[in-house]
Amino acid sequence: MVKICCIGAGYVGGPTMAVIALKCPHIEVAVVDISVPRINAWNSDQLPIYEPGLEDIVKQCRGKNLFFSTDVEKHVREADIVFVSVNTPTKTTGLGAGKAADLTYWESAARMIADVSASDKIVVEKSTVPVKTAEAIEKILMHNSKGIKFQILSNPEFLAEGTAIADLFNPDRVLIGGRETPEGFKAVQTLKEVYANWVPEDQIITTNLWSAELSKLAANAFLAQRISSVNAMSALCESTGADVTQVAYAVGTDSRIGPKFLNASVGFGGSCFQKDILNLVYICQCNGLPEVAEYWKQVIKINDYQKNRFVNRIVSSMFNTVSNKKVAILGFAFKKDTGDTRETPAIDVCKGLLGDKAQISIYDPQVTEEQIQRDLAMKKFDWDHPLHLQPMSPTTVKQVSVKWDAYEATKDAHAVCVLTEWDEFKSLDYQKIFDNMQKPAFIFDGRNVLNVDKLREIGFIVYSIGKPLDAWLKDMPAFV
Ligand SMILES: NC(=O)c1ccc[n+]([C@@H]2O[C@H](COP(=O)([O-])OP(=O)(O)OC[C@H]3O[C@@H](n4cnc5c(N)ncnc54)[C@H](O)[C@@H]3O)[C@@H](O)[C@H]2O)c1
Ligand SMILES: O=c1ccn([C@@H]2O[C@H](COP(=O)(O)OP(=O)(O)O[C@H]3O[C@H](CO)[C@@H](O)[C@H](O)[C@H]3O)[C@@H](O)[C@H]2O)c(=O)[nH]1
Repeated sequence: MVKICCIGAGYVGGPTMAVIALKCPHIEVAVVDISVPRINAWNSDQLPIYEPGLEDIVKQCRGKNLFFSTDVEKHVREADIVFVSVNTPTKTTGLGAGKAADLTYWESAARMIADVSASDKIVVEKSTVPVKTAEAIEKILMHNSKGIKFQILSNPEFLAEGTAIADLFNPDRVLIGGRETPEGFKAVQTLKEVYANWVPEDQIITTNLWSAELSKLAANAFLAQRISSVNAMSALCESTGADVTQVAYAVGTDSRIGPKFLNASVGFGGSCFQKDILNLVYICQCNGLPEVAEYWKQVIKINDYQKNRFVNRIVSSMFNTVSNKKVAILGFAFKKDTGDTRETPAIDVCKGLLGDKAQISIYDPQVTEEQIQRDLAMKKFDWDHPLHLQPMSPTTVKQVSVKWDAYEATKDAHAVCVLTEWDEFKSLDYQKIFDNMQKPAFIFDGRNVLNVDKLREIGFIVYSIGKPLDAWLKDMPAFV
């Protein structure tokens, strides 16, 4: 029986391996991690991550051909194929701080693989890594290998959170990069055969190592660029009376452009886009390409601008101060159908409002109070380290309360901000919410999910990203 081991039982390692186990009953899959609580959770009824459809698959396969364990060395030693899906955070100190990928976890995984292996292995980069990482990994593995042969493959993951299982069942493509040698081709073929159990062969793309590594960074940069492009247009729409939804529709019907990923928003979040673009910018700088680096940096700058613009719009609309005013936040996750808050725009918006001394009341159907408090106290980029290595803050932000009900969160509030597009926010009783709020009652829709006309009929002053402005907002002082 072929044995697969995946190092890193996170948002990628967990779902990806669960789907491989489901689709390949003849393969034994072990997912290992240094985090004991995480592995305990994978072995319990309360999985460590929320992802539609995941629980069913784990229940079907766990204990049969899918195992979760902290015995990292044993499972690596026994495996034929070792996936590495560990954290690749942004460096916070030293050379490349604030941009470059910190490969500490990757390097320690590679050293451990070299130390414990007693047979030849295929080592698969599943984490998103800088282009040319495989070369460094090869050196570490070969240097310590005691004659054991390793083949490195790059097999970046393209799943999006909230739709991870659907994405893994039906990927647009699977990408495998390997060395262009007979051994490299053989390793690529071995991994291809795993995916071919459910992915049509013509959707399995094979390339050289560097193309596969770079394609992952490029794909995320292109996706994020679309959002920054439509968000840049949203600012112009507000100044001119155009409606960003109509503009995006008109633009997206051009078959060369396509309709997806053109929703204007308070900004993109998530663990990947910002990190991967910063990484790309750093690689361009290191390769003597400052113009290319600047080009991609602008995608992040517009994203930061969009989040700031949103906060400024709230404050300027409410008589230029939110000091001691209750502002309700509906949605804290970085997108709907996930409890993940990594780089969520809600963190920046809340911090901006707290900077202006607002009292904040938050409701999100999937995010706990503990998580929200941690996020608001944590330093930039600290979230991307294994849980037990993240600095714990003993303080909680006192001006922040977390509720388990949207009506409770919005009671007596001066303003409501929608920061995640959860479906349930569309069907709330906004008349009831209006009746229980301070007047004038404001709604700031950072996701364009609410029915603006209906809300205005009820009596709200409404701001919706990139939409023609309320007369009230037009008359408020300009902001930068
Ligand atoms: N989250 C996504 O949607 C997504 C999608 C595609 C690619 N990626 C990339 O995949 C990688 C993993 O992302 P994630 O979201 O799954 O991260 P994660 O933080 O959820 O999981 C990483 C896990 O690796 C474990 N780990 C770290 N070092 C280890 C070691 N030496 N030995 C054993 N376990 C170790 C951590 O404890 C953690 O549980 C990153 O490079 C990320 O950029 C993420
Ligand atoms: O039109 C859009 C689409 C998305 N977003 C926002 O963009 C962020 C990222 O969304 P999404 O890409 O759906 O989720 P991720 O899970 O971050 O997935 C991205 O990042 C992963 C990690 O690399 C990749 O594997 C995926 O292909 C890539 O879509 C979220 O805050 C969304 O709300 C918008 O604002 N407007």
